[in-house]
Amino acid sequence: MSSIKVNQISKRFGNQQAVDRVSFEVEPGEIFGLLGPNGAGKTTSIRIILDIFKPDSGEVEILGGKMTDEKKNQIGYLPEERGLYQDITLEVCLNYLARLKGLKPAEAAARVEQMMKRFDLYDHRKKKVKELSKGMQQKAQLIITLVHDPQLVIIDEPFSALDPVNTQMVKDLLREERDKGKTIVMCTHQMHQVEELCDRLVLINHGKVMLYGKLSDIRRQYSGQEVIVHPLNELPAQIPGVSRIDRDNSGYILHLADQTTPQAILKNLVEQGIPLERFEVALPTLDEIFIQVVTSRGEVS
Ligand SMILES: Nc1ncnc2c1ncn2[C@@H]1O[C@H](COP(=O)(O)OP(=O)(O)OP(=O)(O)O)[C@@H](O)[C@H]1O
Repeated sequence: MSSIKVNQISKRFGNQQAVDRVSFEVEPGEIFGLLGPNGAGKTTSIRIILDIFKPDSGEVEILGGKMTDEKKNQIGYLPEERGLYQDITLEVCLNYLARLKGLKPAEAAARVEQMMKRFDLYDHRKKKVKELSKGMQQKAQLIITLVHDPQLVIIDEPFSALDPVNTQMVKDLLREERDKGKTIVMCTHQMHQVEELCDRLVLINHGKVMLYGKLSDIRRQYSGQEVIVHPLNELPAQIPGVSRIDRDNSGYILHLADQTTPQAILKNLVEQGIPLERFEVALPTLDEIFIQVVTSRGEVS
């Protein structure tokens, strides 16, 4: 059973087609990236998934069927626009919000204490929320998202305002949740975090699905335009089929001209008798793929 099954959903606001026949599935036990440039339709898609908006057409199944009140309690959502009560202490605020999520008072208190310790906020529990730093407030929001031990977590920019130590702590936590079989959908513009964390992803642009699948397959699909070469000696200044040669730390990156394959370049270098220590097809970064996809149009079915 998929955790989320989105089938051909569309949503229009006036003249704006915010979401256009989007389909994807998210499985239990995976961290799934929901990506796209500003205004692509990610938040609208999430709101449809969470039954905040009705789609104009298409269907969503969540945790095996239609959304219910009971299912809402199995979901943790960290939205883009966040709100915590500012004039009460962190401890009171977290306990209050934990109880709103259905935890009994003693259960809420124990869980909040445990999570404040995990998030390194325990020493700040008597501070008013408005006296907390941006990163601390972000961690408090993450506590609220996870406090009721949800089966499905949907988080928008989980690392915003976090320093590298806290970013690492949150990444470890997300991996732990994934390994326990939880489903995590992550919206972020930080592609290196997606590369590190996500098993699969969907990339939306102008409301349409542009890429969908396993990260490793997507990177392989976009490879082939660059090769990394470490020769024993210098490379010739010109190589047929190579449009540009850049120096890398200990070798070269060859940018291939259109219609040229890495195999053709390798054959040419070998025929020229150039001894090589390393020859490798470079996998593009997700950043490079993202820019390529959103600056040229194309759509997967
Ligand atoms: N309530 C609304 N009323 C009118 N238009 C809306 C509404 N919500 C979203 N839109 C429009 O729909 C499009 C998609 O917006 P959406 O918020 O889903 O994008 P996003 O991918 O989440 O962007 P970002 O990365 O900037 O948060 C945008 O053009 C936006 O202006």
